[in-house]
Amino acid sequence: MTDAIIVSHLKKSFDSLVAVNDVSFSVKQGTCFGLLGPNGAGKTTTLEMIEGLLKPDHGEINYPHKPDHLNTQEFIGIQFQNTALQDHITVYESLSMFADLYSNREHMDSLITLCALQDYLQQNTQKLSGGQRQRLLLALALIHNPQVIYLDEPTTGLDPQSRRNFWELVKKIKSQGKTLLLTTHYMDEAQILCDEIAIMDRGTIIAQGAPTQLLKQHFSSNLIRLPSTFLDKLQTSFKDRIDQSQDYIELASENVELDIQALLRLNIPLQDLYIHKPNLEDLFISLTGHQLRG
Ligand SMILES: Nc1ncnc2c1ncn2[C@@H]1O[C@H](COP(=O)(O)OP(=O)(O)OP(=O)(O)O)[C@@H](O)[C@H]1O
Repeated sequence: MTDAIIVSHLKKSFDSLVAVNDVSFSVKQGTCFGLLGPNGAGKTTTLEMIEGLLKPDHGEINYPHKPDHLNTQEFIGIQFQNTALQDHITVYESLSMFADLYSNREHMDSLITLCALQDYLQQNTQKLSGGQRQRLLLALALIHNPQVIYLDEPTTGLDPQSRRNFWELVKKIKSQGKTLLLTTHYMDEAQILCDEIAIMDRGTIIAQGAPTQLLKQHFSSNLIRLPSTFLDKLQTSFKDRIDQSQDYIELASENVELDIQALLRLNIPLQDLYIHKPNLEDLFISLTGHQLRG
């Protein structure tokens, strides 16, 4: 697989605030890459520089497969975090208007089906639900058949079912061989959709790779979660394996059976105990010492 997007040494400051500090990564063709991080990490600033909407102080973006006859804006499609849709027009009129901008109505029918908009074509765009609106915005981003698509926090504010529907849509677009780059602060979204991720915190990338590979690299054990009221009891036997950066305790466990027996010997009740495999959220906390959402 060859690179579809190459981002090199991006930097951006706003007065004294360094929002993005030397960010580099590349995205393989036909894959989905996720930029993850908490609010203010620098995801949107990075994305806006890549999209050509914000001038970097330093660094560059290259598209090795962009044909010479296309300019960058014709080669990429962008779904913004907040797009203002024109008042008093229908979904169909909105799609037609965007298609006419590119003198290209060729993809409208297939996009309507892909984005499941067929039942809402005559609906006023202001009356769409959150999920329907996001699907319309994605269809508008795809109207000129771009090969690289940028999605800025596409499922923020959606209900769980709409988020899942949107994920299915993203998977279908990827299966067409297109390259996607999305920002999100939902770790489950990244784990499900992304072939590779970069976790950002305070303007820099603190970890990068395939989600499963990153988890393997950083965790060799399961985690046993317990209420923090048991901290004193756990200190003696498990001192080196407990983490209390939350309002609960996480115990790293290589052998869950043995650890449960030890907890029972300490008279710790099991009903409040939760055993789980570490996920990207745990990785973020272990890398930064703070939670993803404040
Ligand atoms: N135009 C601007 N002027 C001044 N500061 C800005 C500007 N845009 C972003 N920032 C600051 O830069 C930092 C990074 O912001 P950015 O929006 O890139 O973060 P983010 O990771 O996308 O966060 P969110 O998840 O909330 O969108 C923040 O501290 C933000 O306040």
